Amino acid sequence: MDAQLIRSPTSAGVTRPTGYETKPPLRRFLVDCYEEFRADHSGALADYIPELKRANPDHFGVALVTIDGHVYEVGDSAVPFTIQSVSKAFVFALALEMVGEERVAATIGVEPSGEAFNSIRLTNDNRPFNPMVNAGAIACSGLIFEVDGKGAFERVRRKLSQFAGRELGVDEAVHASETATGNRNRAIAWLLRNYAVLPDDVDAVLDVYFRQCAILVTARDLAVMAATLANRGINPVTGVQVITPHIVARTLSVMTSSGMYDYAGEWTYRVGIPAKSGVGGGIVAALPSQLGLGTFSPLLDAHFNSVRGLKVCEALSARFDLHMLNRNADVRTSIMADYDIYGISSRRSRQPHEQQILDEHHSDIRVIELVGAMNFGTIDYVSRKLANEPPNAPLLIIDFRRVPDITAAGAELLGETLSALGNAGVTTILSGVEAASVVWAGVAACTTDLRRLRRFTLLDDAIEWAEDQLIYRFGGFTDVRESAHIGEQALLADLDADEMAAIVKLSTMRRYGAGQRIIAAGEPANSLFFLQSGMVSVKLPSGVRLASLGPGMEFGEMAILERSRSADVVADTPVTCLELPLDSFADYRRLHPGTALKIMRNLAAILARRLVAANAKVDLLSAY
Ligand SMILES: NC(=O)CC[C@H](N)C(=O)O
Repeated sequence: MDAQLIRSPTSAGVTRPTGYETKPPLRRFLVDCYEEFRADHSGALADYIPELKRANPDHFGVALVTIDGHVYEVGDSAVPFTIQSVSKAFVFALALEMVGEERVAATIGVEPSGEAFNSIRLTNDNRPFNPMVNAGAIACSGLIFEVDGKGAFERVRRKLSQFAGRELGVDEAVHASETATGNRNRAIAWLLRNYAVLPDDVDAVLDVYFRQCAILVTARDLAVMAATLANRGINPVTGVQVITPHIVARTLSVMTSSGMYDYAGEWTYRVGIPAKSGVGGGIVAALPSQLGLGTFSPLLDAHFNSVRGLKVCEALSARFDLHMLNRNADVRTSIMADYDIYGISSRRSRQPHEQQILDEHHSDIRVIELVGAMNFGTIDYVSRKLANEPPNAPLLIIDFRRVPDITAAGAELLGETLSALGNAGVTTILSGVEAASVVWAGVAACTTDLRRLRRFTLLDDAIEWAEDQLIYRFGGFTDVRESAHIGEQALLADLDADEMAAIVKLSTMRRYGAGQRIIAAGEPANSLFFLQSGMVSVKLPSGVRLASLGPGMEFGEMAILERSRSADVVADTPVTCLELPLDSFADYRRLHPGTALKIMRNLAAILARRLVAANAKVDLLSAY
């Protein structure tokens, strides 16, 4: 929604539904860059491919795509141009995927050549220096050709389209122009053939290469492609996993060392963002876990890099301190909260003797809430906390609901920690993870003894389960109580037998089946209930559980104070309860003010206890 608005702030029919009328500062920065650098007319159009001379030297587009898929676009970001050498990075990734790392390594090196992109020199063992120069890129096309033959180019086109998130086409005129004039690349290819780097069909391989260079993209496409690399191989706009994180790291490595031809060293030193340029005027730059940038301006410097594109990259890196080697991430922010259940309980309301056990042994349940993506450093930090800091609770809950991902190294370290804890008799519960999630799959695969590891989708359910264990261990476990006497109701505490009998007389016995809704939020509140047997849950209309209640507890008692129901109450099991209509209760109160006072005092005490519990939770939430 935001992206659309930014692109067409004045277009009719687009109204901003929410939010301030301000523009994100990054957009303002990109607009400023555009305004400043468009005035720079230095550099020249590539002319060794005749068709490229027809480019409009004034064209200048910038696009930036964030990891969450937001697209910023400025200037001629939708103007198509040929991808040229920018394709090399993505075709290298494809070659790795298709023939594997070993085969690629045997064919192409990864050392910077220090020479121009079209250098004809090979390494001492007669391989191309790296896949970012023409020799290496042609060798990549050769590898793909060996697998796919005639289908090789279509395979390349499809892969690049996935990176861009749309179907890409070819500029036939540029392709024809380079085919007609590309004798230097032909010389390189035949040299590679001489050293058996390429198969027999040299012209067919060259055609794959020429065609891939003539694929049409926009600055926006390049930004999405770069953002896919920055996002561990997942296209942040389409959500498609295009390539593995392992291959992403290899690809970004060669982009860093050789992506800007014989300017690569200077580039990494000054800008520090893995990038690749092409003679069509495009540059992609991918900063892992931050952004993908695509620029287009066909005026090139002496290294054949786009003049204005370089300037945008330099300005962005300098202004926001984006050099990839200047990262910071403090592992200590990964633990959001670390507490035992003192004053914090699950939403299951307990019988008094059960609550007493929980109060006495609150430090036996430790809850650690994690936040952010977990990796080697953060899990190491968590494991040291567990090893060194009490309480050594026999029940440990680690909450993952704010953890989107865990790296293989993180999962391994955590698995080892959990296995060791299991051997020490600790039961660990991971909450906030679905059975099908990557986090659960990773951690479970690395934990040797799964018997001491549990999983819950909700933290509240995990705490309830741990509480049950504790109550059971300390002998307080009473399976769902058969029934409760009306005298146990907290609302009726201190009433004598006659008063109690009078209340019962005003009430009607009700039965509900499991799953049946007893109270619905929003309905008029005109009665209250005394639960005699079974369990009910109080839930917000959103489905969030506020409390689970058992025999001897009341619900709907807020009706005494409020006109309409604020939550649903649903029977979890078959339920019997007494329903006391408010109007008869009101008559009774008028006739028996003394009893009424006791009930109102009890109600105040119930609400006060609830407030104390809520305050403890608010305190926990706001303390971090
Ligand atoms: N640097 C480039 O963009 C070169 C690509 C171009 N197709 C060539 O091989 O000459």
